Amino acid sequence: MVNDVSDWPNVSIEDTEEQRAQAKKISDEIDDAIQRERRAKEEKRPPRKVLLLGPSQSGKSTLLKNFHLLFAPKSFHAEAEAWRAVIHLNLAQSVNFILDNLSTPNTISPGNKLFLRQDAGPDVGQLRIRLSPLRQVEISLNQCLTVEHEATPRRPISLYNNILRTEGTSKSSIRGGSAWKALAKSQTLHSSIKSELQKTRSILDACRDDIVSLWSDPAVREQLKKQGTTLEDSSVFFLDNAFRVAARDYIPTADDILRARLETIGVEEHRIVMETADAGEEWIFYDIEGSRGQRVASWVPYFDDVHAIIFLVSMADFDQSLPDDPQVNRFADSFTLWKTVCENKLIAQTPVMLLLNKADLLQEKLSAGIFFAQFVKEFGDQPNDLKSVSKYFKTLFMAAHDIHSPKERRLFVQTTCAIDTQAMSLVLREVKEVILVAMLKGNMI
Ligand SMILES: Nc1nc2c(ncn2[C@@H]2O[C@H](COP(=O)(O)OP(=O)(O)OP(=O)(O)O)[C@@H](O)[C@H]2O)c(=O)[nH]1
Ligand SMILES: [Mg+2]
Repeated sequence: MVNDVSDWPNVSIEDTEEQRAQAKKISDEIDDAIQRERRAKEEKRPPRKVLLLGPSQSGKSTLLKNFHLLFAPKSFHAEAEAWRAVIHLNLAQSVNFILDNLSTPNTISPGNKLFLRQDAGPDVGQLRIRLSPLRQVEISLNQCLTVEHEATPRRPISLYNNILRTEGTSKSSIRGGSAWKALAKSQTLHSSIKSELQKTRSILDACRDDIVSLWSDPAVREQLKKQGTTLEDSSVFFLDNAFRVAARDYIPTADDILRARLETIGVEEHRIVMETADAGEEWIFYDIEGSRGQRVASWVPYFDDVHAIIFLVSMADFDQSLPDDPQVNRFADSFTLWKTVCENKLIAQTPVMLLLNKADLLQEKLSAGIFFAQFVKEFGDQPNDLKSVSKYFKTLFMAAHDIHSPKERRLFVQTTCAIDTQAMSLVLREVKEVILVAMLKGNMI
């Protein structure tokens, strides 16, 4: 038995209290850390997931670009280098396409005039020779944008079916996760690709006066018109801006990027980390190919997992048929597709937003004297103006939604022009709010 305090272990009462205080401090710190971690976990909400649906060329990828520009401008502009390559490809292909369409069989030998002309405009035969390096530009850019760094064969890009509205031969394609994405993150670029891109820029710069001469030649326009060759809107835009776009020091503007056309192939997943509002939050967009054979079956796997669906329709396609089925009118096709989406049980509870897009092109067509009722008989004798036609779209699509949806669901509808960044910023802020409110109501966040 120990009676003498001197035999006790060398621990004073003060020391024990100090130790206790120390232990409590450590314990409190641990508790705080656990709390902080828990709060951080709660604050780090899961990403918002949005599915973009609609027929081909309705503007799905353009809407996504707008969202990117508005909420993550730094990372949007960081992709400018890759977009420059796409825009240059657009331009080179448009020029090559025009030259191909101006030529008549057996007139390919150098110096041959493409057609006889009475005025003193530029010699198209000479232009054709001077612009021949653009063939190589097209091939090189095609490779840079589609060939993965591993040796997987890729479908080549051809924007021809986008350039020529009346024909549909091959597809323009950039695949999700392909070289296009690597190009968008230019710091990962192989030096050979960098030098190839430099070369194409030099060639375009050397050709720019000739591109302008070709495109501004009234006889060339007349010839294309006579043949019924109609250029796509985005091709016309880049040809109109060729002097600026082909310049050596060209940097794409946001407007240029919105106009650049790349057909989506399959499903592309885009992750956008917000910079301007709700900084740090992540939004995931599934941008889905809208061409026919790739539809609902490939969309269904995403239905389960998304917080909202944005469906886009082009209001300006009413006078066109599908490239792969000339019997089917594009307006009718969009409507059928819309009904299929509405009636799907898997998304009965998912908020759906309908954007009636390309209001500007619709306006242009109606002003040019194209009658909506000629293609959509049910429109009857209503005024052939933007207000009446867009109201018709809205009423028809809303009614179909209400009839075909398995459960009652609120529908957000808006007419849009996806190349108008200012107007789109208002629409997208609203779209974002609608999605967040719907998620809150459904306890999805
Ligand atoms: N004038 C005009 N052009 C638009 C509008 N919206 C999109 N575009 C253009 O239309 C073309 C097609 O748009 P995309 O966004 O690529 O269409 P998409 O729905 O993604 O098409 P897929 O990828 O084939 O399914 C692009 O050149 C866009 O710049 C619009 O409101 N007005
Ligand atoms: Mg697309």
